Amino acid sequence: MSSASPTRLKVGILIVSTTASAGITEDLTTPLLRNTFASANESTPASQWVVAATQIVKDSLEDIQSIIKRWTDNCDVGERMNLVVTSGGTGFDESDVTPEAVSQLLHRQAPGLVHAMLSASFSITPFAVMSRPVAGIRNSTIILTLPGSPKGAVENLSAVIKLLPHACMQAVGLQSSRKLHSGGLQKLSTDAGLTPQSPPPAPQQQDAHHTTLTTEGTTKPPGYHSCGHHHHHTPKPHTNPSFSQITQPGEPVPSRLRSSPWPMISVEEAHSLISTHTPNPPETITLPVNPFLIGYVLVHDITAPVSVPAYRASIVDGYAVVGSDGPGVYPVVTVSHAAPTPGDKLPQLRPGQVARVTTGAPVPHGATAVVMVEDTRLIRATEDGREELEVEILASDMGVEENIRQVGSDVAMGSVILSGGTEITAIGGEIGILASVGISEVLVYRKPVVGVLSTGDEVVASDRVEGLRLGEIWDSNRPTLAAALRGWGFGVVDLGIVKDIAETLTQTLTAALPTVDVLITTGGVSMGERDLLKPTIQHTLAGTIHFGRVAMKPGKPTTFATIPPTSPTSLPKLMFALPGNPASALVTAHIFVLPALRQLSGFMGPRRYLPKVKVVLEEEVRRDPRREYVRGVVRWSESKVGGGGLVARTTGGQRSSRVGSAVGGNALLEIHGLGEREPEAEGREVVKVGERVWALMVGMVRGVGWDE
Ligand SMILES: Nc1nc2c(c(=O)[nH]1)N[C@H]1C(S)=C(S)[C@@H](COP(=O)(O)OP(=O)(O)OC[C@H]3O[C@@H](n4cnc5c(N)ncnc54)[C@H](O)[C@@H]3O)O[C@H]1N2
Ligand code: MOO
Ligand SMILES: [Mg+2]
Repeated sequence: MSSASPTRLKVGILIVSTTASAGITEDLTTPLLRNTFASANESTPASQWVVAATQIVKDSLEDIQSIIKRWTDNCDVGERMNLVVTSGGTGFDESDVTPEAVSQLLHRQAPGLVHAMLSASFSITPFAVMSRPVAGIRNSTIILTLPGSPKGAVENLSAVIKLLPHACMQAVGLQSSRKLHSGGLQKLSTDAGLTPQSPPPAPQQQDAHHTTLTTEGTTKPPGYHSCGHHHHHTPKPHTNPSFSQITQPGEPVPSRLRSSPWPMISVEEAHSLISTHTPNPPETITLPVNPFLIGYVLVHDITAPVSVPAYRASIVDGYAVVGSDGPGVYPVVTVSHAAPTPGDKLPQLRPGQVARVTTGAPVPHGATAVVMVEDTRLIRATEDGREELEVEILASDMGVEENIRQVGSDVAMGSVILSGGTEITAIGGEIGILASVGISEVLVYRKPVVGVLSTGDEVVASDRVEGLRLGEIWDSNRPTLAAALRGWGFGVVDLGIVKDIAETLTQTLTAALPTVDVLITTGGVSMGERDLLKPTIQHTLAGTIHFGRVAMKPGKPTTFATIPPTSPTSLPKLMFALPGNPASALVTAHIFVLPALRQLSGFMGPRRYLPKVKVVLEEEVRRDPRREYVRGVVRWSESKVGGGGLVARTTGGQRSSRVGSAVGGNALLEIHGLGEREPEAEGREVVKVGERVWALMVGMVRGVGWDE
């Protein structure tokens, strides 16, 4: 990279002072701040501050905001400031409104800068607590509020000025934090916002159409800005110049982004964005009670329309008796089978008589107990030997209603047998109870239909007759995901494979979206010049990307977006653009897609997620900086490690290209990353044998003897 020309960083200085703006007092702060920037330039030759604009305004929220917007929202990225510092209006006086004015404009907060400024000035004067600084980023500009006193302003700025060049570069997407921490400034000659030696051509800037950055819960790349054109409600392809300039297909590769513009969020934040942007179950349908009902969720409580049993039924095969008769020989006067009773009339039993009954048969009127056949003896039969005439009851002390199921004792008529929100499982219990009360159809939430699309010029369907050429690979993601979806009980639309050509991708996605509720793609979401998914979602499909990077391994570039509805009556479509690496695609499908699909199907709360259990590691695992979902095998162990309980080992090599890491696994072992600041992970590079970790179960636990 060339080191000939330094990076120029443009600064706007905004003095907030009603008296200075009216010319009543002199502004002494601007010259001091200029000096501070000038002396900083001496120690950082690679980056040079240029005070490009100065202004004095009165303590007015509107005035402050209008200047800052002018300096941060310019459509021409080259015209924007990299840094805006304000001075004044940060105190406790009623007229002090600078923090409020600035806060409202920030797209992202930078509390670290605030902390640094406050602690620096607090070490000089306790009055530092009387300042209310704020700091953050609007579009790609960093904004700091300095105190009004010239001395305080300089002290505050000096506390952070060394870090600001890096921060400014990151804010325009030109320097990763990794590079920053490993030290060393990067010199850039072409850029997306740093003043320009020769800015790259920015096609489509003229007619660029932007959404404002007010959508809550939406993370936008730092390069995003609003230019005052407001987004109309009809979705229309829009471009985001500072981003598209670099990532639009056809753009010269040298002007590519060299650090991802997508904030790296945590798995938990990703889950929360997914749940926020996933609509509630869109529709309900009435379905028959049969095995195809498995996996559906009931909309309402179901009450029993009848009692089970509907009549007093015998629990055993034997003889219905009048309990007060006691042991002795009795005539067998009638028979009751578990069968429809002719004329729907129960026989009547009198004292001194018994009736032969079978298990489940209606018990005659007058009987108060049933004696098991084992507790009787035959005394006399008919001459042909085909019928009993008399039996001896041997049992004494028959309890009242012994061996008789009372009406409604299994299911009471009118009681709730299944509550709304219950999943019909493959265990059979739910189907069974519905059937037991004669319910043959129920209202459930419709399940989403999911489309699966592989992307990539190299990707070839495995049924192609012709073998692979150099650079080609068989498509494993599409069959893998289709299998997982089928296993979870969702209908899959196979959308095939699409090449890394922007127009083809757009056409395929546009045609596919109306046919599905959720669209899953794999590949094309990282930093490669043919990684087209993110720009296509944003620019062409007018979608909103809610996140584009997650601090996890595998699955870092996982992308989640919603595509606006095409008609007023339809819902937004969910789109998961999963990474192309096979293990990444499969793991992120389990971690992110499954909960969304379950939410759409009516599952609530934690039941949307994979079940989580604690297991004892049988194998040492090395910690990554990112949270890792290690494919593993969880099984019951009698005594080996941990003294009996669930233990886990890995499936072997965990590289995200290795599709085999999912073979034979039944769990994702959640290993906290070194960067997560979890107390148990902090500074501990290895998770040792015998330590307990969470396992997210994706399959059945291996039972005793399975592995022997
Ligand atoms: N400069 C950087 N490069 C990469 C980064 C990064 O942060 N900076 N992230 C890496 C990570 S992590 C992942 S994961 C991958 C994600 O890549 P993409 O989602 O862009 O996917 P592709 O580039 O299209 O493919 C990646 C890999 O997967 C293979 N692949 C793609 N589709 C399929 C399929 N249907 N079946 C089987 N295998 C597939 C493809 O051939 C590639 O080998 O990016 C890293 N790069
Ligand atoms: O996130 Mo990637 O999936 O580590 O390989
Ligand atoms: Mg890629």
